[in-house]
Amino acid sequence: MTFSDEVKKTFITFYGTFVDTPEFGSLRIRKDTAVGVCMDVSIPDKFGKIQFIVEDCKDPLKITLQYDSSLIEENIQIVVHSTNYDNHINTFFFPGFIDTHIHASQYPNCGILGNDSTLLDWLNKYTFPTEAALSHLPYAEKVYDKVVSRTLANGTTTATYFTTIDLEASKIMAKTCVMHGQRALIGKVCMDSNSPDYYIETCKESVSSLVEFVDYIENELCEPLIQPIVTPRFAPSCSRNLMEKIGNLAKDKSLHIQTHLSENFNEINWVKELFPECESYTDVYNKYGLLNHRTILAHSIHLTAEEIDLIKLKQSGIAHCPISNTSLTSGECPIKQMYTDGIEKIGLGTDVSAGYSCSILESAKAAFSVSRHLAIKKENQDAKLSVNECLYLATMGGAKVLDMEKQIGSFEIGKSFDCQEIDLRSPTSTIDIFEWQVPTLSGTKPKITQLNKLEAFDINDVISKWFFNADDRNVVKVWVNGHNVKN
Ligand SMILES: Nc1nc2[nH]cnc2c(=O)[nH]1
Ligand SMILES: [Zn+2]
Repeated sequence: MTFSDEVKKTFITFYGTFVDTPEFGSLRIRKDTAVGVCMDVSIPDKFGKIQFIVEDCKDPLKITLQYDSSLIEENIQIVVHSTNYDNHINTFFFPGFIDTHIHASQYPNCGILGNDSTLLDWLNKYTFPTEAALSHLPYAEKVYDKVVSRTLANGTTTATYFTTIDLEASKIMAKTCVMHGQRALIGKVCMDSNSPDYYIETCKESVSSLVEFVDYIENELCEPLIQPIVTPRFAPSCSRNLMEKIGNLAKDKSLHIQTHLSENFNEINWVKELFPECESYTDVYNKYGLLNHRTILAHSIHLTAEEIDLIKLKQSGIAHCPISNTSLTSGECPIKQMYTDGIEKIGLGTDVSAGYSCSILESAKAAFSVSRHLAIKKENQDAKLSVNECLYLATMGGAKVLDMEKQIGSFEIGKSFDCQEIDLRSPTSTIDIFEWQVPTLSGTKPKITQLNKLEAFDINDVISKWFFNADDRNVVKVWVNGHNVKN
């Protein structure tokens, strides 16, 4: 374990400014707030979870002792923002990001795409060879260690990973997430059709290695932060038999399912040819038992109205991967329209390595940009996503997609403390923000009032500056389930 000595305390109270997005489009700011987290291993139901939230608090220790009179001071840790500049809001706690779609095994290709690549040729040329190479376990160890530490450094506290078809390498990925303390859903990839000879399984092999992987995570690893997820790569690489069998396994064991849907027009046409008995691409997953409220559908760009209705009916979630969709010229997913159509389970995915960045903040900026391009193209301002909506997708939206909205995604009593501390003026920060641009903790306006422009600055502007100008250098600390996993 690499956790700091904070875990020796049985209670931690975090104190400062808390920012989150509990509803689509809202931004909640709670200043001078104490958030108490139980870290007593003898109370597993409460461990790592938020026990109280007290706003306008002057003395976090006093509040903690009042909350539980059996606590003694030595067992309590008070964590205040690492830095506090002249009482200005430069530092705040924000919920950890949730990456609803990332291929850990493709991390070596991050930033390598090929100029002319589109989905199907990119898979054959770049992706399958890279994934196949990870059956060499020393490679797998290196790649998985790097991708988990890099996503954590970017504030991702929960990630939904694809690995490869290799069972042993997939186990390494699960162990790596435990070692780093990241919350993760990990999917050993299943594929028995239309794949290269060097990277394919039989249906029987695919099912048996999946069963073994699930058993390994549930009965050997036994880490509550790690869950297996059933992962048929996409309809073209799965036989009907395989989809039915692993769909049944997911149902019997109440497991999540992840796959790709409607990403690229050639792919969609191929699915039509391969599954003529199905009404649509989405209907393939429905017919073969893979579509339910725990299913995560990556991309879902070119859906028909009937497919949208089916996804709504089945309450499946969508992983929007805007960097990938732009890079592979797959298309512009109409997220705002989907919301209007009643799909509320939408989160963000980096889709490394079709996406070139493992940062969810970068994906959120790309979601913002893609929505603006749609607004231009459709001459419809309603297509635009706001900063707050993009931040929601990066946190609460992702939690809903994973069917984990009662556990993560915002700061609420009973939720796990999954959090990143943001510092706009961290030593390596590249954000230029001037002292008169930052409101004080007490809410006092900047002193120079003769310039109307400066009057306008408030905490929303600070958050906006963070959104557009920040990167991992502004993520100074990260916690998962109350554990400090990045210092
Ligand atoms: N973006 C993306 N789409 C896929 N469709 C099937 N496999 C993949 C993959 O690895 N990445
Ligand atoms: Zn993908």
